[in-house]
Order: sequence, then structure tokens, then C-alpha cells
Amino acid sequence: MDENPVPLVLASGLCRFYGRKGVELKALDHVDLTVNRGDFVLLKGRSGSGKTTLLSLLAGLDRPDAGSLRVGDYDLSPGASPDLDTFRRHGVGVIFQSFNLLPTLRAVENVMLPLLLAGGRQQVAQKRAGDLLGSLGMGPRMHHLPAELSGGEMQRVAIARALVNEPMLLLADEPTGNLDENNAMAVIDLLADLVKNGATLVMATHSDMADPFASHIIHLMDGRVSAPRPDPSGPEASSVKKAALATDFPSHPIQGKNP
Ligand SMILES: Nc1ncnc2c1ncn2[C@@H]1O[C@H](COP(=O)(O)OP(=O)(O)OP(=O)(O)O)[C@@H](O)[C@H]1O
Repeated sequence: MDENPVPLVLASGLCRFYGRKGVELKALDHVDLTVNRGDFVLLKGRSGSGKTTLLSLLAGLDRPDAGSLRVGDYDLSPGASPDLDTFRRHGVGVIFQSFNLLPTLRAVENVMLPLLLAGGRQQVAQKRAGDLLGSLGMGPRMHHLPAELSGGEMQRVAIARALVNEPMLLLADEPTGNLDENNAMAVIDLLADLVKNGATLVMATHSDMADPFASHIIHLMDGRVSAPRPDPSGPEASSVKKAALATDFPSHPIQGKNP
């Protein structure tokens, strides 16, 4: 149990609206969220409930229309002028459902890319990317092209790429969505291990596989944080109980409520 939680993400009244005034679609509607260092937060909710929108704001890939948002030392609130290049390069690592690997680059080159873009030296980048892939069980496959890898292996490469600049926050958008059950479970285990070793992860998913590992589960509905599903005997409820009982994760309450 973490007695002194350190907030990493502080969002208050976060809104993202699409469309013209008067006919707005409220993709996010006054969401409050606190993520502390070491948390493993799951974002759940039906398709269109706002999970990707929230992750995009946390990643600095999109900006909120209202509310306030801080990730580490970066103020991503409307009207603020954060150094988004630096934030995207060093603040966050993003893992996508479709891996987003460059097909003409070998696994190790895909992982080196963020380091080289950040001005790192080729030799240093190669060593670090190789070490990281090795630690994720991808050592023997590091010189393969993405097309020569399985889905699970491609996602490991993408996870290594997300980690290579040592971001303070990891974000994953349905990272197991393109994987079979075995590979999906392996990826969840890997992500859970990263959290145990100090990473902070916010992950959007439709699956219940990661529930036992999560420190918090946030349910979104129509852009708002909603109460969890009511069925107390449902599979998700028992998983949430397991998460609450887990001792590896902080058990402080997360704020995830609408005004
Ligand atoms: N660029 C955009 N322009 C207009 N509407 C958008 C845009 N991006 C998302 N939306 C809308 O915002 C709402 C939230 O979308 P979002 O992608 O965040 O949902 P989601 O929960 O991630 O869904 P899924 O589980 O299907 O990925 C949806 O109604 C979607 O159609």
C-alpha cells in the first residue's frame, strides 16, 4: 500500500467537444481524474464512451476544450502553452491497438527511432533498444521486420518503443485488441510487470483480462465517469474485488467523478 501517493495526472472538469456550437458532441464531459505514480488505471466503457479521447488528451495528441489537465510538470490545460514536442517525446509513451510499427524498419530500429529523434547517438540508441528488447523476451527477434513477427511480438516491440525514452506515463489504447487470447494475456502480464517495477499505466480496454491487475477501474459512459456496472456477482465485480485486495498496488481512492 502506498501511504504517500504522488499525483502524476490531475484532471478536473475535463471537456472535449466536437462539432459546432449548439450541436456539440460531448466526447468528454467534465471528467475529473487523478492518477498517482505506480497506478495501473483501466478505462472501460462502451464504444464511443470517450476512452480514446481521454487518452489522446493525456498523451498531448489533442487538447481539451475546458477544464484543467496536468501531467507531471506539464500543464496541458486550455490556454496553456506546454512544450508539446518534449512532452510527447519524454513525458508519455503510447501503445496502440494496431502497433503502429514502421514496416520497413527492423524491430530494433523501430525501438531506436524515438531515441534518435530525441537527438541520441546511433550506437547508444542501438545498445539501449537491443537491451530493452532483450528484457522483453525479444532478443532473438530484434533484427526481424514487423511483417516477420507475430502480433504478440509486434506489440512487445511497440511496448519497447513506448518505454525507450523512459516516459513518466505509459498510455495504452486497447493494446490486446488485435491479439489472440494467449498473446493478449502475455501482453497484460508484461504490462502488469512494468507497473510492479515502477511504471504508471493508463489503459483503455473492452476486455476484462487486466482487471485483476488494475489498481483502479474507471467506467466512462457518454463522455462522463459513471458508476461501475451494478451486478455485484458479475465477473467484473469479482475482478474489482481482487484488485482491491491486491497488495502490490496502492489502495488510495481515485477521483473519477462528474460534478
Ligand atoms: N475527431 C472527431 N470528430 C468528431 N467526433 C469524434 C472525433 N473523435 C471522436 N469522436 C466522437 O467522440 C466520441 C468518443 O469517441 P472515442 O473514440 O473517444 O470513444 P471510445 O470509447 O474510445 O470508443 P472505442 O471503444 O470504439 O474505441 C464518439 O462519439 C466519437 O464518434
